[in-house]
Order: sequence, then C-alpha cells, then structure tokens
Amino acid sequence: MIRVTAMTHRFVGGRAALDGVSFTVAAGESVAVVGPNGAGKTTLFLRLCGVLPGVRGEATVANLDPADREHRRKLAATVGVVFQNPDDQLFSPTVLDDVAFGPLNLGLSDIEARDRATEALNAVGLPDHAARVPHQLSGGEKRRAAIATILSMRPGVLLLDEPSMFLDPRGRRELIYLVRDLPGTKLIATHDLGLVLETCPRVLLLDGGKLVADGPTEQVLGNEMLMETHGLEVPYRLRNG
Ligand SMILES: Nc1ncnc2c1ncn2[C@@H]1O[C@H](COP(=O)(O)OP(=O)(O)OP(=O)(O)O)[C@@H](O)[C@H]1O
Repeated sequence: MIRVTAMTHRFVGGRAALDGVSFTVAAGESVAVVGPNGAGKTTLFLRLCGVLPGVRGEATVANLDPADREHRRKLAATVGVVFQNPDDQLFSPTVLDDVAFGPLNLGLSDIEARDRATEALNAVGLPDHAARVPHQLSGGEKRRAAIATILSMRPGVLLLDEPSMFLDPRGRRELIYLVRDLPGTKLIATHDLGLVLETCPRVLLLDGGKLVADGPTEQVLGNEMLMETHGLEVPYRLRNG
C-alpha cells in the first residue's frame, strides 16, 4: 500500500530532513514512526500526502505517486492526514460543517456528505457534537473531531501525527480504542511509546532523517542500546517484563 524508495528531503538551507529512507507497508498494517525531535517524521508524512514537493519515483501510496501532479488529486481521496494540531483541521462554524467539508470537496451531494459526516462523528464518539462550534470543544473532543474530518472521506490510508498529544489519561485511553478500531492502513508518528505498544505491531525508527530500525514493536522498543543511541527510552512495560 505504501512504498518508499531512497526518499530524501532537504529544506532550503538545511540538512537532509529525510536521507535515503526506504520501507514498504502492506494494506491493513498499523505502523508507528518514532524518533527524537527533528527526526523527520512529519516531513515523511508531508511527502507521502503530496503537501511537500518531491522527486517522482521515491514514493507510491496505493500506486499513486505524490510527486506526480495528476496523481495528487486522487491521492487526496486515498490518504487522510490528521495533523499534530487539530486547530489546523477545524475552521467551519459547526463541527458537522467541518466533517462534511471533505466529502463535499470530493464531489458528494449535500445529503451524502451529511450522512458521511454523521457516520464519522458516531465513529469517534461525538454523535451529539454536530452543532457545536469547533473552537469551543475541549482538546480531546477537538482531536476526535479532527479525526472525523478525515474518516468522513473514507481514506484507505491514514497518517496520524502525534494523535495523543495534549490528551488527559481518559482521552488518551479512548483514543487508543478508537485508533485500534480505525479501518485501513495506518502510519502513526508519535513520542507516546505506550500508544505504540497498544496500537502498532511494527515500528519504524527514524533519527536525523535516516531509517535506523524497522521491526516488531517489542523488539525495537525493547532494545536498550538502540533506544538510548537514538535519544529514546525503553518503555516502562518492556523494562519490567
Ligand atoms: N519548513 C521547514 N523549513 C526548514 N526546515 C524544516 C522545515 N520543516 C522541518 N524542518 C527541519 O527538518 C527536520 C525534520 O523535521 P520534522 O518536523 O520532520 O521532524 P519530526 O520528527 O516530526 O520532529 P518532532 O518530533 O519534533 O515533531 C528538522 O531538523 C526540522 O528543523
């Protein structure tokens, strides 16, 4: 479903934010992308959805090349990105308008878009929040609403960037259940290694733009030497058996 081949990305005047990264993800897999600050996680996501310009042939998502202008339209219907800050995705007068925005953009009728939005709000546990003003929601509700704005487009691939950031323990727990239930292929960039243990059987570890490990979650996160070398800590659960 996702194929990345020697992907390199250099911002103007900077070092390589991605440096020869290669991996594949099969349909239906849930894969975590971890690494210290500045490792290149968000850059990878922005390249995969075509927001950042790239070189043709370095990536395909559902056989679409994000660097190909013709493919990018179709890609928008295939890849859903939930950004770090939910405020980036909530801008309409009501939650329902925000969640219906994507389907309307895809060319669905008002009724179809509304149905999709209602379904997505049910899926994230916000069935009673349709008429609410998005910027008045709590942090956790905003996070759920932001996920609903993407689910309503029924993307085959979901890219979640720091989904548990700013959530309290209950909100985080609810998010873990939600993420587990989400259909499709998922890439989750996060510093929350507990979330990774509960949602992703496989981990990609990035550092300095390079992919330094790709393997089963407990094997990668439980490797003390590897984790320390790349500025991370073995999660408590793996340290204590
Ligand atoms: N628009 C930009 N212009 C210049 N440099 C950038 C830009 N965006 C990111 N970078 C740089 O690219 C590198 C990778 O950043 P990126 O945001 O992908 O890392 P990250 O792994 O998501 O980090 P974090 O965990 O802190 O969110 C960093 O060195 C960052 O400073």
